[in-house]
Amino acid sequence: MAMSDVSSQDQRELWTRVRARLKASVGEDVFASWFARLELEELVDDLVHLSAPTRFLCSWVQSNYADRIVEAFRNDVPEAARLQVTMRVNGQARPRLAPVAEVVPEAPATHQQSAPVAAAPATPRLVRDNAKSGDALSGSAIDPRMTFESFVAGSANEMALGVAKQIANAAINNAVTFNPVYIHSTVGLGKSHLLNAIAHAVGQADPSKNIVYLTADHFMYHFITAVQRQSALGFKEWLRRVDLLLIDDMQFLQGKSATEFGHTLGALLTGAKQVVVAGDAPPRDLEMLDERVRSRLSGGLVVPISTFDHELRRDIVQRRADQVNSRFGMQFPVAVIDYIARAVVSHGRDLDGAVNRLVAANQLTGELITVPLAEKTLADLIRARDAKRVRIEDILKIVSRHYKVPRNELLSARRSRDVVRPRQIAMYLAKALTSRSLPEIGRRFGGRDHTTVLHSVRKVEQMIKDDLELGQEIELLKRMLEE
Ligand SMILES: Nc1ncnc2c1ncn2[C@@H]1O[C@H](COP(=O)(O)OP(=O)(O)OP(=O)(O)O)[C@@H](O)[C@H]1O
Repeated sequence: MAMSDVSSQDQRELWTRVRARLKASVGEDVFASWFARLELEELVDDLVHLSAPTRFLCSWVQSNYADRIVEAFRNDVPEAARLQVTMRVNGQARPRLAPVAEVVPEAPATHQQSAPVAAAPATPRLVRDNAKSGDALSGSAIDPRMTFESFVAGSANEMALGVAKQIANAAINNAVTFNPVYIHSTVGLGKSHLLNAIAHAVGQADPSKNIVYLTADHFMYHFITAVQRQSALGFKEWLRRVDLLLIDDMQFLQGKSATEFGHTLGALLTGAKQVVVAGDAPPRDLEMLDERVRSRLSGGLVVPISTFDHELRRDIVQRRADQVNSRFGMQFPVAVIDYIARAVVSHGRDLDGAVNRLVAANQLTGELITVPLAEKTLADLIRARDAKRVRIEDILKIVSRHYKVPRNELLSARRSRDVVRPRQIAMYLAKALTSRSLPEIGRRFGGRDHTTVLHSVRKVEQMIKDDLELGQEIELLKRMLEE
């Protein structure tokens, strides 16, 4: 089959065959962890373009399974040679990225453009770094749209925004104020936005500054390898040159990389270089880091971003609507803006998604943007409001209290029965009540393997079937957590 003439029906069938081949080659568990949420987007020449729902998954699959996936395509598509995995936001994949070194001019806005405005591809650009281009010691791509100007302030984030601006100013003026700074919040509340904004502001003001923005997965898979290939001297030399290090999605760091991060952090702080880290939990809850690193992070400035109130949600939606208006000449009535802010209560990404969907609906059907159109188009985003977000931390707290087992024992390697059972129940609850994947749950439970988590989940499911009383007890725990 030639890549270029694959119809969408053929493409679906091809994807089904490839998935079956992958499942057979990696096994059910690995498949469920890494491949089940991938979608085939398109085939272009020798390139297979897939999408995944999280940045981490994109990077993990790209780094670890590219060869296997390409191989699985080759039976049907002999010319398949390369893989690119991009992130899917609200069911829509980001367009394929241009090679990092290539500077793609921003496409002029036209009325025909049906791609929702805020989901327009970020032109990938490396944060400037004196490292040779293509060198893995340079950073991850920053998103040029995430600037201080495009960040909407409200009571949930004003402290984090204030600190971010101070850091940017201090870095521009070669001063160090708070160091390290740690910004934390649950998903989609603007951590990456602030990190990108700092990088952007410093880079614009002083092009000679060496700024490195790294997502934790980049740190793990590229940076560490590069460090290992360098001599100790080379690495020290590199550290000396960094003025500002920004590390995003800290929660994904694990294993050796977490230790390596500890060394890097220590060395940079000793050299008084500015370090800013973002993660989804306060430093004390980052179990993969050793105590010394955790206390170093806690000892710096720790700033939370809290959940958005109605006013902030409305201001963010209003800002997006203004952008749509100026680019597409499309009016968002005040009632629709207010409706989105009231109905979509989750986070920034969903607010973006809501506006994008309405734009897309309007472009595809020609229907005016009204509250009824919003109700119809955003039904699933609104349903998400009813499901309370349960955190693994809450599960550990409630299980520990209920079974009188200290939290650190739940995370420990102890195998006595009085610890094993509550631990298994906690893992089961984490799978049932959060959207975390098995590997993520394993990491949060003292660095266990995802197969251990799967085993616990199955075991508890069986116990619930066999033991009515236990079933009721677990139901009760679930209700406590969801209240
Ligand atoms: N205060 C804000 N003003 C404008 N846009 C915002 C704001 N907060 C979040 N957003 C937007 O919401 C989306 C998600 O934000 P971002 O990626 O920064 O979240 P995050 O906290 O890093 O999430 P994650 O934990 O998933 O990495 C982005 O498009 C971002 O620009």
